[in-house]
Amino acid sequence: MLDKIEQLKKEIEAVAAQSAEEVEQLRIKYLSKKGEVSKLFAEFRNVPAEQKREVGQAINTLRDFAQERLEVLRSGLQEQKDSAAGIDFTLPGESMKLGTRHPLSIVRNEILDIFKRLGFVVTEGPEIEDDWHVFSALNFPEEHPARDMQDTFFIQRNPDILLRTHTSSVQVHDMEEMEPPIRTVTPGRVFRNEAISARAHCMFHQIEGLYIDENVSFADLKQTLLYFAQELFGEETKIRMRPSYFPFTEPSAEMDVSCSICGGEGCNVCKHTGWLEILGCGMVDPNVLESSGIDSNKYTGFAFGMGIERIAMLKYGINDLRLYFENDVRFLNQFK
Ligand SMILES: Cc1ccc(OCc2nc(C(=O)N[C@H]3CCS(=O)(=O)C3)cs2)cc1
Repeated sequence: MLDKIEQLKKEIEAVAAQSAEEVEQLRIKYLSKKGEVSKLFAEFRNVPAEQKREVGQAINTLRDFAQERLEVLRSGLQEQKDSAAGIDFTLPGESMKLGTRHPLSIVRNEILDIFKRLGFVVTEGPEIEDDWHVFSALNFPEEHPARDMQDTFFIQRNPDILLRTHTSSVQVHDMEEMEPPIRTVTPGRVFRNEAISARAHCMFHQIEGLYIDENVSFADLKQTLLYFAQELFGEETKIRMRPSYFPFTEPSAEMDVSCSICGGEGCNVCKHTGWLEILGCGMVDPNVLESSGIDSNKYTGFAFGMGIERIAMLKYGINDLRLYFENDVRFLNQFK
């Protein structure tokens, strides 16, 4: 019987097939219920006991060999079919196209990480707000021009519901809900109805920060912002504060950093001043603290605000705001 098994193995080794039908014929001949292998199993009962182990293993091996051989014939036919269809399997695979994070997201995350390292908590809030959180609680007088339709998108009037013009509104919620010490940084979209301005873009991105505690001083503000500027633009970066005015801070200042392009020598980016304005800041006006129920005799605080588009422009030399929202992959792909 072992000779018959060996002979069948040689026969199967030599079989070929030019079509799926021929493979099926071979399967029926060797592996079906009436096939050659089944016949061997039928004869197996006549094999002498002392040979049963060897013969049984030989039949199982022959069956596995026949199955593998038929599988090789099938896949060979598939490859012929594919190559006939022009598929070349030797080509390298399609590389996975990886996306890239938007430059505004990269800069936002970098700025938030710096303040998180200082113990600030990230807070967010609604883009549709009431005029209390956007204006009144922030010490804007009733007749302030920012409240006009020229600067603000109103959804309804009386009561005024509007699109927030800064993320300070979220920090008013934070002051209403949190007990000092308060250390929050708040990223988000803000909306300005500035059809008349050269910017002519109605939405941009901001990050604002707020620190309220006992004995917070302007020196704390300067030190915090110096650390932030050097972390973001490099350790050689210098800062300077210029007096300014905002309804919600007193004193107020605008902060410049030494130009990271020319190191302060003067170039066309910094308009040959050596300085670049990056944010506004100041000590929180006591009226603002009191409006949100914080005792201004016990607590003081500082705050700052910056536009992310501007910071990203300084970091990456992006000189056209439209690039941020046109989603041109030739632009976005550069931020791998
Ligand atoms: C409760 C509270 C109190 C005070 C606050 O002051 C946030 C501040 N923002 C600025 C500022 O100059 N912001 C602008 C920079 C460029 S921008 O994106 O157009 C907005 C100065 S102080 C915030 C919250």
